[in-house]
Amino acid sequence: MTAVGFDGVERRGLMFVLSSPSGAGKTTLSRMLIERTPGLKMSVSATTRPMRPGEVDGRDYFFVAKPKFEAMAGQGELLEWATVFDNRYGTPRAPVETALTAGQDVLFDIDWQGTQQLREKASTDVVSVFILPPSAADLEKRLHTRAQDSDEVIRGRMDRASHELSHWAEYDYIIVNQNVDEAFAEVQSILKAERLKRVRRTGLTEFVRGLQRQLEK
Ligand SMILES: Nc1ncnc2c1ncn2[C@@H]1O[C@H](COP(=O)(O)OP(=O)(O)OP(=O)(O)O)[C@@H](O)[C@H]1O
Ligand SMILES: Nc1nc2c(ncn2[C@@H]2O[C@H](COP(=O)(O)O)[C@@H](O)[C@H]2O)c(=O)[nH]1
Repeated sequence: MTAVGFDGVERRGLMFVLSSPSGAGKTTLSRMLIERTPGLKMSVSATTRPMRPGEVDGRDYFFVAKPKFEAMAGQGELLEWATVFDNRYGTPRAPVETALTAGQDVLFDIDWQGTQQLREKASTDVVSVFILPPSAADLEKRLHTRAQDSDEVIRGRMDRASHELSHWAEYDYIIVNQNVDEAFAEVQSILKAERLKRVRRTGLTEFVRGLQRQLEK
């Protein structure tokens, strides 16, 4: 799990997690982060939920039937998994381990249950961000504007939102996504700062020793 920072100092790769009630903006912010952040790879989850219009298998999710999902979970192929809105969602283990080994950080768009499981497995390498909507009315409007779920599904997600919100205090950082560009700048600055954290920068001792050798010549 060693990455090299842009300053050439080795560091441990990190698992950057975004969670929120459905519709608060995780997918939007994740896409912006992936497009604009070198060294960051998206974890593509497996799910049993039906594909939405415009979604692509293998890009947005791996869409699988329930028996296949159960087999993946049973064979230890998932790093974490949970039931969300009556569907199963889980993180395939191999691509995450490959990315971290190759020195990349990994971005997760997962719920609080999955975040708890990742924390149990690798707490020091997990950085978690909870995204809040500015208001309940905004949340509902966003779900309708996205226009990808039926009214019944949207009602179900609004009904679950308060319970999802109740996990906010388990997260390292909290962002209110009012203006998407501002929220993006905030998420980006969290990632930048976390990449510089001393505890992750395993190459610092050697780097500083090298500086000292130069100074003492
Ligand atoms: N700051 C914002 N202002 C207005 N609309 C926004 C903002 N952020 C995101 N949206 C819009 O809200 C809708 C929901 O956003 P998004 O799909 O990113 O939410 P999500 O948290 O990933 O939801 P889910 O958990 O259901 O996948 C989208 O149509 C998106 O374009
Ligand atoms: N624990 C996990 N939660 C996941 C995963 N992939 C997505 N999710 C969460 O599910 C809901 C609903 O997503 P949607 O795409 O159907 O709107 C949302 O909160 C996601 O964060 C996962 O692999 N594990």
